[in-house]
Amino acid sequence: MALPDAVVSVRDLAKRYGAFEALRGVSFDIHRGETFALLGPNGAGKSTTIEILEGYRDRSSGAASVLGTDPQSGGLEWKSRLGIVLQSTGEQGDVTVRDQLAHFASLYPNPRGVDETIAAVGLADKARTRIRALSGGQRRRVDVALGIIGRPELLFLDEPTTGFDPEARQQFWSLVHQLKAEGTTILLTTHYLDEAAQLSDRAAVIAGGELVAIGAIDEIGGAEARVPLVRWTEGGTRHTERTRTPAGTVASLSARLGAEPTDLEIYRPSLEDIYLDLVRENAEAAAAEIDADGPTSPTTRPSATDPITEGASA
Ligand SMILES: Nc1ncnc2c1ncn2[C@@H]1O[C@H](COP(=O)(O)OP(=O)(O)OP(=O)(O)O)[C@@H](O)[C@H]1O
Repeated sequence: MALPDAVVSVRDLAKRYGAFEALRGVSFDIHRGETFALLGPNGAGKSTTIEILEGYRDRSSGAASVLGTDPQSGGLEWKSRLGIVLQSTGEQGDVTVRDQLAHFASLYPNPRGVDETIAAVGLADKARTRIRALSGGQRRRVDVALGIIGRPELLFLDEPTTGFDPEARQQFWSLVHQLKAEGTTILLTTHYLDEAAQLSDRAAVIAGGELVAIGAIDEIGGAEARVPLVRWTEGGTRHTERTRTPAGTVASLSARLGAEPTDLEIYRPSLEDIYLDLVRENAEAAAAEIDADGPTSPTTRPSATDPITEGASA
């Protein structure tokens, strides 16, 4: 059942391209005002999921509700409440940044100010430059500006900072914090796990078309995955101990050695470590399933590294 404050609600979502199952029964909710990250390896099904939610793709089965509407039947009024930054930029235009934004602003009932939006994405000094004369990262900023110009209630950001230099990413993160403070609900996909950790309240990990984990950004994967590691070198060998009491471990290690442990390190697994473990476990489970079914099985489950037959129709 969908939660009452869910801006996005997805149940048992499936998408087939011919015989290939790109999504295999995905369910999640996104609450009003939260930033939700959809994480997963290339080909996991993230863009397919968000394109279904944006109304660009039809699902094969399952249920989806976005701002209270089935995205397959969302009209113009519904679309005007969404902001969309697609994965690849379509912006190669011969018009200036300002003209393009002014044009898009005119399509929305309550747009953000054009100059304010240009400044928010750090393009104030390029406002009168033609879009085709911008660098790749600058064009990506135009995409972000076009996504937020309509003051969306729900903003889809599909790998928004690809091609950004580190300073532009930091600026973008501030912008996302500001949008969030204004109450915008955000669905983010990114391959930068530090970005997901910085920006998101909750995350879901999707792999092989299935949801493999979901939870608060600092809890996803479970408490066990976050247990610190103490590492040191002894007798030429690197040792690693997982412990909830790293200070105690270091104290007894020092006492036993009677000296400072060599190359001592206390390490807390990062979101990236936890994510990589989740994806690896899923790929191993998928491989075991294929082994058990035998090589002639008609299974359509992809692994993160399987080559996929393209071009099948929906
Ligand atoms: N039109 C299509 N026809 C056939 N297969 C498709 C089509 N679109 C996507 N797929 C396949 O569906 C799977 C999921 O693709 P999707 O683009 O959703 O992945 P993703 O998680 O967004 O990946 P990335 O991180 O690379 O953007 C992939 O294996 C992809 O090849």
